[in-house]
Amino acid sequence: MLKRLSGLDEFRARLADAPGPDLSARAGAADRNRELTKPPGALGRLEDLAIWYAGWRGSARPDIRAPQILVFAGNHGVCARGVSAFPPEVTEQMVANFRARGAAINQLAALAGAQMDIHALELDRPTDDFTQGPAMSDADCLAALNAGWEAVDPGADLLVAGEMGIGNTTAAAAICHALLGGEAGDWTGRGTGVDDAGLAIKTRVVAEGVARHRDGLRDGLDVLARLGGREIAATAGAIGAARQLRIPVLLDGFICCSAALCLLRTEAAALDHALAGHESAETGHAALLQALGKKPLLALGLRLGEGSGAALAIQILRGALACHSHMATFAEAGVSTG
Ligand SMILES: Cc1cc2ncn([C@H]3O[C@H](COP(=O)(O)O)[C@@H](O)[C@H]3O)c2cc1C
Ligand SMILES: O=C(O)c1cccnc1
Repeated sequence: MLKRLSGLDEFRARLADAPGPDLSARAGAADRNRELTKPPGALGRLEDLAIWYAGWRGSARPDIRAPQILVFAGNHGVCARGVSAFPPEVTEQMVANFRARGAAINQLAALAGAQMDIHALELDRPTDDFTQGPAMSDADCLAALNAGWEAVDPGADLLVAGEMGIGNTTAAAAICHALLGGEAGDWTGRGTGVDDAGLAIKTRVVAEGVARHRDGLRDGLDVLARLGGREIAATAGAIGAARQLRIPVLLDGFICCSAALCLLRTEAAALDHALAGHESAETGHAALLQALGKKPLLALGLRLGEGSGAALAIQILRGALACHSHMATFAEAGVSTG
């Protein structure tokens, strides 16, 4: 486990001095890729994925044996404004469902053979309504970041960070609007399924929140504290910790990517160890992925969160590595080169 962060500035420093990939492992993987029994480039993007993963793991011929899925849960004061189709109690009820293995992510985690850890973050103490003041104090934001930072298993070889938090598509939309501009409506979607009236309220709430905090936002971490939520901050902490440990990350949907955006807008290279697992159907996710510079591995119309799209994408990455690390070379198989 990584040592607890002492403050948001220490987190900023750790993002700034984070390790890069192992360039010799990456070059070794690129060499191996050229020798495998297939026409050059015939495995398309799978080839790039394998070389990318090899660099981060420091091995020219790696496998994924120990994926970890983290699910962070938090509650949101902004729910009082009527921004979700479901009541806030559902956050805690779904945590119980995760623990009883009844949720979608449990099934996908089991299929991936992934370790799944659930972290409920002070559910009885929702964040404050960000239209009235900061969602979190710096101290609360740091505590949530640390929950994510300490949750990453140093023995994991791939990380997926999922979330559960009724109201969190509103927080994520506010983060995007604050950091990427445009209109509030560009980033505000139906989440769990608000109707047209609910969507209008939600869009107004996002606009109000961003207008209230526009001054005094230095970087992505300020936005995270003022407009985010505990599970979003924990996701940011986990992505940052994975980087320290050279554990590659598959990003999930709109909420997870809003946490990632806060990191990117704090340190430009902060997401080099992360890929986009999928493109969610939630409004704004496609544009958010563009802003992150990430092309999704899957686009299946999911709009669930929990880490579900990224959990599915584990198998794509595994497919890339199965071919890369276990195919025969032309020399081994006695196949003539072109
Ligand atoms: C039963 C249920 C299971 C979920 N699993 C993920 N979410 C997703 O929906 C929530 C965000 O949508 P909004 O901002 O509209 O509240 C988050 O908890 C997210 O993880 C769920 C939502 C529900 C209702
Ligand atoms: O894309 C997501 O993460 C998402 C979308 C809708 C509801 N909850 C999560």
